[in-house]
Amino acid sequence: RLPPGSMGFPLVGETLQFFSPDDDDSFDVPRFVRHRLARYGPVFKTSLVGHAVVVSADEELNHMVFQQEGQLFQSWYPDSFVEILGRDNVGEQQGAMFRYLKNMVLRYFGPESLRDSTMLRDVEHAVASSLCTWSTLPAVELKEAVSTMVFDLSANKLLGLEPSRSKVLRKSFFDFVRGLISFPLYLPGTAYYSCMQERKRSVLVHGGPGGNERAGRYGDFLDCVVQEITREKPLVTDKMALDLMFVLLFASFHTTSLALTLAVKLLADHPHVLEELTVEHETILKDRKAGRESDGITWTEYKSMTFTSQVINETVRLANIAPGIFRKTLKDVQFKGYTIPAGWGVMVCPPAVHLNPSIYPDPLTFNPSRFKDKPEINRGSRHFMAFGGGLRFCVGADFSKLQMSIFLHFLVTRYRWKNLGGGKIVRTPGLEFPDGYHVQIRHSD
Ligand code: HEM
Repeated sequence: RLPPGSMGFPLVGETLQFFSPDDDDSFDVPRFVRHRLARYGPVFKTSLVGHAVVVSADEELNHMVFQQEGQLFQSWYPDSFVEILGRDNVGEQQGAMFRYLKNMVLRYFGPESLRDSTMLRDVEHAVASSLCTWSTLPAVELKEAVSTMVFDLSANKLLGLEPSRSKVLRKSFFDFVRGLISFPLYLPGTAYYSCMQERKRSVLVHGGPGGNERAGRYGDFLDCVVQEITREKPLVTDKMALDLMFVLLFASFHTTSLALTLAVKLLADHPHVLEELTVEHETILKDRKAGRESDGITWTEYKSMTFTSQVINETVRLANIAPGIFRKTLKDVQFKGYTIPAGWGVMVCPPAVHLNPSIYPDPLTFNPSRFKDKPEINRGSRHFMAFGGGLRFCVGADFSKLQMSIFLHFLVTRYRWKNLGGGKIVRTPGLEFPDGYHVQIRHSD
């Protein structure tokens, strides 16, 4: 007995309805899912991009999907997506190889590394200089500006590129996000690949013979990658390494910049939240020992930003940047009297959880305090999956939160801003700002 639902037209299934934009400027569950949940209940079948898919808004099924990774379910994204991200990207890796790559990333972007490396300082520098530049301009389109800032920082941390050199790469990534469909056109000889080759070559040339000698030269993630692929018996192939770098660059800038732009807009729309946030950051500055101002934010100060963390959680709950998390079944899965056949896709639907009024009362309201005293959700839970869940929980969550917190710190303590237009959101079903978000930023003194 299959779950209820319609498979739509032959071949295209319900793909067109799934991607048709919801332009009602609301955070609500995408219309496609909302209507079917009302009609069929929390688990229904459909057909997307040529695949039979079961959509889940069911807490227990979601939990099972995250917990049974590699047993009953495995990561699966539609072919078109995989072609773009690379057949050997981390999302396509399973079992031991997946864990190996994940740990490689966490050694660089995980919380210990963020605390012990120069990351805090580098993020601070990027944020302070961007805001300073923007405050001299008559107007800033915030989504584009924040994307540029986050991209340049990521390109620096991943590939050691200076902003002046990441421009070409940035352009092709921005184009990529603008039209996922047209992106394959950029693949042969993309700026990214030539850039990677050039960077790899230069590391090899400067590092001289002997893999380990090269490590640590630039202090970027590519150092770790080069160290891996030049081992005597490398586990990681060149292709895996390229695909990993590509995915990291993509996953790091698009997500964080959307969340940050939305956070700024939500703060502008909710002055009492902005005030509480400002008090938290002003207090940090006040409590700082005299003479320490020039040293910048410390890790302890960062960890004391509890309301900021609630603002970020509430922003990503409403943003639902990942409108669907995809898996496929490895065997027939029995669930509440239904069978999900082996090989079918399963889409966990975070918006249906994050906007469920029995979990989050008054779910469309921006209310960061609802996350007060809930630090456990920082690693994801049944009710909070903005960064995924289980084995594949986002490896960049800590890096992303660090960037957002430091940005908000500088924004609220040094600047004020006013809305000049835009800020409307649309879901396709990913979050977009079709008219941008135009603001004027000025130094607050
Ligand atoms: C607001 C910011 C972010 C959001 C909302 C977000 C969301 C997510 C989600 C929902 C997943 C789970 C995907 C799945 O289970 O299939 C995920 C995985 C992942 N994220 Fe993020 N992410 C963010 C920032 C970042 C950053 C900054 C990086 C890179 C440094 C990153 C890199 C990755 C990678 C590599 C995966 C793993 C894919 C896998 O395990 O197959 N993310 N992210």
